[in-house]
Amino acid sequence: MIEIDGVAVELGENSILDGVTTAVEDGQFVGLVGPNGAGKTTLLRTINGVVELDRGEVRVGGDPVASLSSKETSRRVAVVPQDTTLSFDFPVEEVVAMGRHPYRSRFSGGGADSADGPSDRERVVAAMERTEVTAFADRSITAVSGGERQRVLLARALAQDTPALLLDEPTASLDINHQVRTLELVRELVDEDDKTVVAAIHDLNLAAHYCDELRLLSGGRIRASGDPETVLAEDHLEAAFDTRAVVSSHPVTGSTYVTALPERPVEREGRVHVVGGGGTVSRLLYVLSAAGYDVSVGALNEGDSDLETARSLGLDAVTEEPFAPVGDDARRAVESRVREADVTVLADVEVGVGNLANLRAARETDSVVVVEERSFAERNYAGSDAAALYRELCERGRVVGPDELLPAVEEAVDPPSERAGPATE
Ligand SMILES: Nc1ncnc2c1ncn2[C@@H]1O[C@H](COP(=O)(O)OP(=O)(O)OP(=O)(O)O)[C@@H](O)[C@H]1O
Repeated sequence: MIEIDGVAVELGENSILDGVTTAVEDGQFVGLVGPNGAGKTTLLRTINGVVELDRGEVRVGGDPVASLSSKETSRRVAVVPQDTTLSFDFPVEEVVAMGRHPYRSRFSGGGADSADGPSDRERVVAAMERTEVTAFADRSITAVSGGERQRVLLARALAQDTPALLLDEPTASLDINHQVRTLELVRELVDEDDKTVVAAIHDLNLAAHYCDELRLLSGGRIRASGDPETVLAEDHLEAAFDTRAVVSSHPVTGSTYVTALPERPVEREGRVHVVGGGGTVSRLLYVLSAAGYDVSVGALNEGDSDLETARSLGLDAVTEEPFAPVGDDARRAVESRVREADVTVLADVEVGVGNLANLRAARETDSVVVVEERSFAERNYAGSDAAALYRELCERGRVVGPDELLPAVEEAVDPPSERAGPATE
């Protein structure tokens, strides 16, 4: 258990943490989120005792950190720092082996090998394997990439074999594959090895997906605390980050999903028609209408959850009977919406006969943005007319990820070539 009790830290003239009280239960993965300079790193540094407190107390395993020797602290808490630059020229394996330092005796000078547990070397090898750094174990730490170095330092922290891990931006320099693998590994350490983890994480969506709980910091205080859904509420985000965001659940993973909106709160000019259904477009509808576009959607069957969303947002929805294929009336209504729209957005739909009429209607325009959350390869394409149409629309339009929707729509509505600019004559 990590307990932070009324902690205040001042550095120079500045108040960095101002009365922070929170606790992390054993076996929990808690994410610290918040804007730059909020105090996340400083809070992590109070837990391993490297920052002096002006007020309050931090306890790890029941004991005040201030009362523990640095060796005792290092047996309870391992740290993966944010700045992973190392200037010394040691082989990767030796850097990982430094994690065993807290167990070395002053007299033996060697490791802490004992008859009843894995040897130091076995722990180092296992830590390197888990973090996938074995392939460059013999290389100098100065000759690996930033992302690889980050994994080496995670291996060093694992070799330290502590009940608690503090991670400062553990995925900051990692590619998308290693971001996910690293956070999956952290999750595994929590679920299977019963580790307690506190991690500063900038990416709110990764934090929401992997953490049990979050603490939202800003201005040196905790503004919200609890499960991701509670903490990542729009009003909390606006207060902490000073930006508007829409919060929904990710259509594939179901995790809380935050989309930051561009700063300009102006009403956007432009009509957007959205094709989707079955829960694929709720977030898109929300994002587009919050951005100020005039949004229509359909055709959607009565009872479709996307229709509920459209109605709650007051959007123009073309509807069809429950479970019925899109009939002629609805198809014509969709066609006219598509023709009137500046851009048609095609969500990550299942490509089946149910959507055939909607896809046909979407052909009425040249301005199509296709939002893909899954790649083609992940889709179950039958050789149907609908699949062929979907492909055609992808080829004709612009295919974007969910976070690129707004810029793509903005560009389609107001292409740079048509924007008023200085006279060129
Ligand atoms: N030694 C120092 N002296 C004075 N101010 C400092 C010192 N170290 C950090 N700060 C300030 O303390 C504040 C909090 O820093 P901290 O690194 O804890 O924030 P953070 O939330 O981790 O930020 P980021 O997300 O940018 O990593 C910042 O405004 C920073 O400039």
